Amino acid sequence: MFKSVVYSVLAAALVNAGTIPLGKLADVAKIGTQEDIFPFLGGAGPYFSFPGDYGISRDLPEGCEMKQLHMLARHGERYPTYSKGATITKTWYKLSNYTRQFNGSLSFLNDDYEFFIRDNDDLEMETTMANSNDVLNPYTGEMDAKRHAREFLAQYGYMFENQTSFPIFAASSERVHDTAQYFIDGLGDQFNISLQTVSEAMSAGANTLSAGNACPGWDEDANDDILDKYDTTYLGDIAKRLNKENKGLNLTSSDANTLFAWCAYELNARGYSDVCDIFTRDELVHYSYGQDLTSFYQDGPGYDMIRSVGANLFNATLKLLKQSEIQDQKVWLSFTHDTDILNYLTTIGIIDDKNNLTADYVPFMDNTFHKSWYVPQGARVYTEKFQCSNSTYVRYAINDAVVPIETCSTGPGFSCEVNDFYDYAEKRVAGTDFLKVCNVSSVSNVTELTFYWDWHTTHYNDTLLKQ
Ligand SMILES: Cc1ncc(C[n+]2csc(CCOP(=O)(O)OP(=O)(O)O)c2C)c(N)n1
Repeated sequence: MFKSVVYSVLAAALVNAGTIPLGKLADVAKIGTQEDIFPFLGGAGPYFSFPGDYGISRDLPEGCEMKQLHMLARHGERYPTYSKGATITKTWYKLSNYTRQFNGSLSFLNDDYEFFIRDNDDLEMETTMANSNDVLNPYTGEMDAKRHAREFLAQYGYMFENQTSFPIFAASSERVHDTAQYFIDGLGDQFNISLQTVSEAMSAGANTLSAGNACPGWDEDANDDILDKYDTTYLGDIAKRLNKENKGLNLTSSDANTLFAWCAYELNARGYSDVCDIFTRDELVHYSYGQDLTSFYQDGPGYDMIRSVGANLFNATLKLLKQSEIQDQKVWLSFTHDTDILNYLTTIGIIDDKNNLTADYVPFMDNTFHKSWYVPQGARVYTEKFQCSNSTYVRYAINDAVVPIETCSTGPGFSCEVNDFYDYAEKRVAGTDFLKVCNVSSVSNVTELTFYWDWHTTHYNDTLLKQ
């Protein structure tokens, strides 16, 4: 008796510490079987490499020397935000209050299903080994960042031969900071890294990795006249199908929409999701394009102010590139949010801005913008500046693929000759005005991004935010 009490106290202590996952065994047969669904989830699901890889080698072209390297990465796989978590929980209550046996694709709910949000403290946070629903979940934000760090070393480790002390910059969202810390852990203890947590509060103004947060001028609804036209009949069809299979269940179109997010975040937290199997392929394509459309008109080329928002960070990276000869530091690593990366890519011009996406139908020939390809959880954008003989070049790699600048790619490895690149960049930022367009002065008097240059003296250590 005494022994069993001791054991249960011990077990409770270990569970609280989050170290020993007690409970159901891992579902080995299911984990890893749903990766083909990741690209349809609007970037909310686990990381995958850019599917539009043109076949260009990631290797440094023959005879060239890397002069400077930047990385801008998204945090890793996470639980839903507070607001999305509340929405998913509402749909879960509807299902969990259903008193009959489930039929059809909801039958899995008959089998002892455990809702994947077990603790509201997990909301907004990375998924980790400790907080996963399944002991073998391979898609945690923690593991993604550590694996990324190892791959990063395999690819660019030579850049650290003469530089073992350096900073890594993270926006002050807790999940972003935690991802940077997992990445640092993954790099290993041969480095002396100082993690600089740069405020993403509105008051940070221009000195931020998350310009979107310092942009009161940004209006989520600015292009709703276009977005409202997108046909969402498929959501009603899903709800009808599930209600027909399960008499008395009253799912709405909005519940159907929520199920896609449930699928994505459950994959991050458990490693598989039976909810993902509710949808037909057509429905996944409809949903996925809806995500592309929204993102294009809220944070991409479809919203005219975005070029200005992305210019805040793009201008800073241009300044670093131009200083490569005088900067001792060769590698600049930063972590932020998906929207900030999309804003940055929009200013660079790496997302097609010649064709505005249509809301009238799902386009195939005219759509190269797939949100999930650019910003899955754990997304990573590299800027490489390298010298070959007497010339220097710049190119971008997104999620393991070289993605050339459409009008400037005649250099080795489809890179852009550096002076051509600076001319190109000047045109991209011409007419942009982050401070004015965003009305930054209404929330902050900080008008310049300085953290890459003054981190030695300022030491950024901002309060972490769950946002
Ligand atoms: C230009 C711009 N300003 C403000 C916003 C408002 N906004 C919505 S989400 C978000 C931060 C990103 O949050 P989330 O979608 O949860 O991305 P994640 O942290 O998962 O990368 C911001 C700043 C925006 N999307 N775009």
